[in-house]
Amino acid sequence: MTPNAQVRMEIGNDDIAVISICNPPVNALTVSVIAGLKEQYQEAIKRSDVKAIVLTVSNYEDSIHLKNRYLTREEEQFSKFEGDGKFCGGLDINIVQNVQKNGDISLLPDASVDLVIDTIENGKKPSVAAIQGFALGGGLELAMGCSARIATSRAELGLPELKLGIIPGCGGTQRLPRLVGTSKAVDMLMSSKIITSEEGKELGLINDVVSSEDLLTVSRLWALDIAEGRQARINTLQRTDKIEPIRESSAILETARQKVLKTSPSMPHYKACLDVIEEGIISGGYAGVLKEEKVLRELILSKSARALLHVYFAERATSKVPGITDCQLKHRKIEKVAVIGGGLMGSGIATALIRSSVQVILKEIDYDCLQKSLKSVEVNLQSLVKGGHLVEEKMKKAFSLLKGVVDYEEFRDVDMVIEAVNEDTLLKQSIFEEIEKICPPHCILASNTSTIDLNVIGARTKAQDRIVGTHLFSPAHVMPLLEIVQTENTSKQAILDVLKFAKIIQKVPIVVKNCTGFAVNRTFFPYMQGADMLANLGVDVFRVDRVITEFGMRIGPFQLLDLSGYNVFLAVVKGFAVAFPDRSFQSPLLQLMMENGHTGKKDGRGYYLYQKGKSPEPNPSVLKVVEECRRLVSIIPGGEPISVMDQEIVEMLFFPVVNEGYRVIEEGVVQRASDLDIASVHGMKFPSERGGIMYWADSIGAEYIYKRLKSWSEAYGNFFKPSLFLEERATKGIPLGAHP
Ligand SMILES: C[C@H](O)CC(=O)SCCNC(=O)CCNC(=O)[C@H](O)C(C)(C)COP(=O)(O)OP(=O)(O)OC[C@H]1O[C@@H](n2cnc3c(N)ncnc32)[C@H](O)[C@@H]1OP(=O)(O)O
Repeated sequence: MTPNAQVRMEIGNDDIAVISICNPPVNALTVSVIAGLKEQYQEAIKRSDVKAIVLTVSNYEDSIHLKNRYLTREEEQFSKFEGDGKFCGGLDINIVQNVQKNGDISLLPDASVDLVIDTIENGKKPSVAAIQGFALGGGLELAMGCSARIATSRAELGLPELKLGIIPGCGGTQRLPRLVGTSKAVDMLMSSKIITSEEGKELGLINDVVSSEDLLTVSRLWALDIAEGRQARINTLQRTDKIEPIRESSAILETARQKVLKTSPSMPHYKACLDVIEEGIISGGYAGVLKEEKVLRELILSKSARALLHVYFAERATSKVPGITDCQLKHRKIEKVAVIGGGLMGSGIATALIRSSVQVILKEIDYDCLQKSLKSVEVNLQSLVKGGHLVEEKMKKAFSLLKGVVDYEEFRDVDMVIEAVNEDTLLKQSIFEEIEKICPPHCILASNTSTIDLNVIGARTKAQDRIVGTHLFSPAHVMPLLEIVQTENTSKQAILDVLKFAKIIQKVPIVVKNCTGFAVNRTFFPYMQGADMLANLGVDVFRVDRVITEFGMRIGPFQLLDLSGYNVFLAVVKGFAVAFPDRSFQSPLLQLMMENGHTGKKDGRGYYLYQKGKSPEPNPSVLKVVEECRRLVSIIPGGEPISVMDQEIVEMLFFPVVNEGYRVIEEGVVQRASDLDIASVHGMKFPSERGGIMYWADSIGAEYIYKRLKSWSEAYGNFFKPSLFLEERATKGIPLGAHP
């Protein structure tokens, strides 16, 4: 496409040039779009019949992408009134990937000074951005270069660059503080928060919020008013009125710096972004822009930016499943869902669904249990509001979509059932037998089991093709991962429907094959067993947790045990010992913990002591229990606690995970190594700046991992024994991420 085909200009009788970007699906700023914008702007500035410019997008409602999109009822409503145009999703992320692949920073186009400052902001004619859909990253930066911004009421705005390991590169670090103040800008940038245009108007980012029908008219009038002097032409980069005084701004930035140094020590771009903002506050907007550009160019090639970009692309790949999404099937809508069981998981699932505008029937066994479950959902919603993830008004609307029941009558017209009762095989079998009779024939029958074979759960039904695993992670309304489990009988249609459904409920899906523990628990179970092994080899449990959190995990394995409950873990140990007897490690540690009155967070005493309002403290009496366990298990070679460096602790916990991960790939449980990266980042909170478990393993290399596992297996047993697949890769020098 020539630049002009992607960026068009129309001049109206009002002497306003409307320049529109047309680069579906998200109007990303490619090199040719940037060139096209510059070309059309120069033309508009040159022409005598143009007084001002409106920057917008073409409305391509008929684009194939949008036609194929699965819209929620709310979105359909929205698209009817608002049109489907999307202002701009930012710089084309493929450019960033290319820069990293080739190590060539010159591939990054200069849009900051050349286009945004010299052409849009300081150009001879004023421009107004007419925003619909979203303006993100470079898209919002273009808009902030305009003299004013008019947006439709449902438009979304944000600078999410930090999520990608970089900082904004078209003046975002300078103009956002000048429009909304340092404090709000820091908050938006550090959290990559997306805000609505209404919020944007309150903050000063948006000048006016209008309906979709009025967007162009109002923007044209606004542009004309500026051109004819009825409205001031504002150069945002030169503004200082919204920024807090230097001292106050510096204090805000210093507080944020201390926070990110604590929470994201291995992500240099957070601190770099704050430094760039400060440069602009001290030395002026233009100096800030120059520093921003320089810092961005350095950061793009950093280790964490490469890893975070890998996570971005790996996440996008999870919803493209060969054999499912490429075989011309059309997804069906899932609008009404029944959830069976309102315990911790069931209430979390119901919360996740209603907050995404899905109608939910929540079934419990009696009214007492039902009341408790409904209360849990309410509390979950309130916690989302408190955390700023949901607005109060939406909470009420979400709650109105929930109906509690104690029988199956309402199941007659549901599109999907998600069973979330205890991990009791017989109970699940009888539930599936019953729902098959009452639910409509298209209804998907899903189980949230994390361990039980789906074929066994559905053994008493004839609906094997509609049975699917929908394994969410606790708390289900917060954790972003959805493991979709496919048996050999599950239809492609059912998987496709659940994949689309995942998008609606804002979960990241990974499609996996049926096996013990599926992909996520199976791969990560050796991590917990490795911790048990280390404790029994004489390594201090609190040191293990400290080293693992320093590596970047939110909490260590022993604290995780306290949170998830010992009984859950013990049940999983049993299942694994049966399924993988060759490499399962078992010790009586948890049993001894419980016998000594340490039962985890729920009772306030586990490996840690829990008191309301206080951080968990290591529980010193645990040490005696661990000592007793070591005596009983007696696996320490020579009887003396082993001596390990911190790095070795990390390796002894994560290399067995990598080892199992490759078995999972080899057996076809997942299709790609990158699916396990996403599973680790979103399911286990593996540090995203390390790119996920398999990406991290590849950065270390198969040979080293193999050698370490081999030597530990010789010293401490089969738990560490490297798989044949790993051995082959190590011997042949094949990267771990390469397709088997
Ligand atoms: C210099 C600057 O400061 C630097 C930057 O601007 S960096 C870029 C910052 N922008 C972002 O991070 C936005 C990332 N994208 C998103 O959040 C979402 O895609 C979105 C909100 C824009 C659109 O969401 P939605 O309508 O649900 O569409 P979605 O399915 O996600 O995207 C459609 C397609 O557009 C692609 N796309 C989205 N944003 C893109 C971008 N900035 N560049 C290239 N492609 C992009 C997606 O990869 C997807 O392609 P695929 O179908 O082949 O996977």
